[in-house]
Amino acid sequence: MPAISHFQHFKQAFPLGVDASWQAIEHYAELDSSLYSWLADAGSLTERLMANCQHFSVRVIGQDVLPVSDVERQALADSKYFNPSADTQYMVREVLLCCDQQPWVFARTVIPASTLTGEERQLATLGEQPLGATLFNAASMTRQNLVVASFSANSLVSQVVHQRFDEEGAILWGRRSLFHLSNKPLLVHEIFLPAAQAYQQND
Ligand SMILES: C=C(O[C@@H]1C=C(C(=O)O)C=C[C@H]1O)C(=O)O
Repeated sequence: MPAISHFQHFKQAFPLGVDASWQAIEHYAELDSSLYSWLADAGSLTERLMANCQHFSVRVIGQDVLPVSDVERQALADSKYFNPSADTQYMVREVLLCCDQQPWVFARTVIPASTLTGEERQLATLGEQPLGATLFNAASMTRQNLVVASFSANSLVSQVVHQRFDEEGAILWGRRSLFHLSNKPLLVHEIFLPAAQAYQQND
């Protein structure tokens, strides 16, 4: 796990965005088994984080109606229920998932305006409640298209939690999934930050 030299404070950079070259998880079968198990886990990341620390919290970096990248629009267009030409407004939520006050995950969720209707309007007012609690308690929830990417640690983390790394070339790993609630899509990115248990190699 990359050593962290200076932990200062959360820097409210919003929106940070996530620019990556995503690959199917099978492409990374050679990764350390601990890291792979976190990246491939089909369950709620919130629940797994809660099980691995004393105090779990969500720190909202920002939330707003914003333009999204072509890559994100294309990922949402993989949903058979979504029409990118009809839906041009997206709510973007970026948070840090913290374990015992340490940021373990940077998460960015992109929700088309057409998803924020009916029951799903509650997704716009989550605040510091974890999105996972809503997703994994919904009978209509489905998840597909899990893909994985690596990130240069310094470029991402220094913008999010103002940390530096002693190790040159330290990289972080993240995943992206396409969820549906009541057949309405939302795109969730989760990037494991240096403190995450995902980097604790199995003995
Ligand atoms: C999708 C989940 O929700 C988590 C919580 C999020 C939030 O509160 O914004 C975002 C991504 C997830 O890591 C989950 O728990 O698996």
